[in-house]
Amino acid sequence: MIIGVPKEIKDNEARVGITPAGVKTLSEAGHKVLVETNAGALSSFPDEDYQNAGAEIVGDAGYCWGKADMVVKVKEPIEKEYPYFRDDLVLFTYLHLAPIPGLTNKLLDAKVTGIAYETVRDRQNTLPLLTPMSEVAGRMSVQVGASYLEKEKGGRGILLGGVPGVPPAHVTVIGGGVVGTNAARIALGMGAKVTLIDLNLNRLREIDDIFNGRVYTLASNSYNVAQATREADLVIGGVLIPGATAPKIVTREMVSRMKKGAVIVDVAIDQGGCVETARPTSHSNPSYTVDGVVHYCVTNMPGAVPHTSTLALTNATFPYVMRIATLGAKEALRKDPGFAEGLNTFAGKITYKGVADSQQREFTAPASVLE
Ligand SMILES: NC(=O)C1=CN([C@@H]2O[C@H](COP(=O)(O)OP(=O)(O)OC[C@H]3O[C@@H](n4cnc5c(N)ncnc54)[C@H](O)[C@@H]3O)[C@@H](O)[C@H]2O)C=CC1
Ligand SMILES: CC(=O)C(=O)O
Repeated sequence: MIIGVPKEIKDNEARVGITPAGVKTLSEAGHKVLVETNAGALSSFPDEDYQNAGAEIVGDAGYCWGKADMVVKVKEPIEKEYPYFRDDLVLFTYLHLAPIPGLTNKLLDAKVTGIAYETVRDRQNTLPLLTPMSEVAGRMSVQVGASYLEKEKGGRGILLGGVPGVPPAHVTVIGGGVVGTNAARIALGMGAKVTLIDLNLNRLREIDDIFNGRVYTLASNSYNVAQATREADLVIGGVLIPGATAPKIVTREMVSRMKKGAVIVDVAIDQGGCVETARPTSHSNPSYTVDGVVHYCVTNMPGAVPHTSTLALTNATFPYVMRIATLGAKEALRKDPGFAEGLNTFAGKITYKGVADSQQREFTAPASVLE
């Protein structure tokens, strides 16, 4: 199989879809890998390392996409990449289609086989290709939030951990999954007072256990969310309904009642955001203010720490890349129902229910198209 690894062109996205280690394994198995010039440079993988691992370095993104049977990326394609779509292309990457109908239409029109990292399931029913980046973004959310709480960045000028004689900041984490747990861990480590809200009571029990009762847990309902956001200096949004548009847990009215200079980091923004006033931002223009509350809503937070993130992401994605290369996409998906959950678009049909429901469109079960 010919595998294309283009350079990411989303704003300040410095990760890359395959490392030189992956190229070596693919090449040794007889596959050809085309890597666009400088695709890995910002993740500390120069072209030379790819070349030594067996890749062909190509200067033209169109050539990289056009010659490849499968393109392996990190982020969802942006408009400049839409002309590369075609019906015999397998695209393996984050897609986040639910809040992006424009991209969905383009993939459907071109009949691309679109396999989304974020909806692949493993045997434990977790999301193995989302987890590593949620770990990164969850940890980052607290350091970013702490920085925006500084006066110069528009925040209320509060030090997360406080000092002897002065209380720490109050961090409210909404969603106790991978993002939320990692955020809580870092916030606690920095000395903040942490409240975590989730709908799943069993998850709250686990959180209580993991943190030995040092995190205050709250069941998710609008009363509790209103109170916890009002008290918070920093709110971190990490809610997910896999593949679907995120529910708006924090309403505009709740934001208007928050402290002036408080900060919201809506990590769930890649799925549309769980805060009503959140809109997608980029690393070059990451924040804005609504009702005196600073909002940070970058859709590709891990792109800011590409060395760590590329390694963490590809550790998880590469075994799936290898399976597609070995078996072909259809057979690889057919053999593993959890992997088949990653199939979001196929032959002009939406094959992930969360995407179809979010866009109120027809859903086609992956099993029926993979026969
Ligand atoms: N902006 C960025 O750069 C990045 C964004 N993300 C996003 O962060 C979000 C969270 O991801 P994970 O933590 O991996 O998901 P997860 O599935 O591990 O956790 C989500 C949690 O939300 C909870 N939840 C669902 N509905 C809720 C409600 N109404 N109220 C409170 N909690 C509720 C679930 O019970 C679950 O514990 C996703 O949208 C993911 O794509 C992840 C990595 C990077
Ligand atoms: C998950 C995601 O959106 C990211 O890593 O950029």
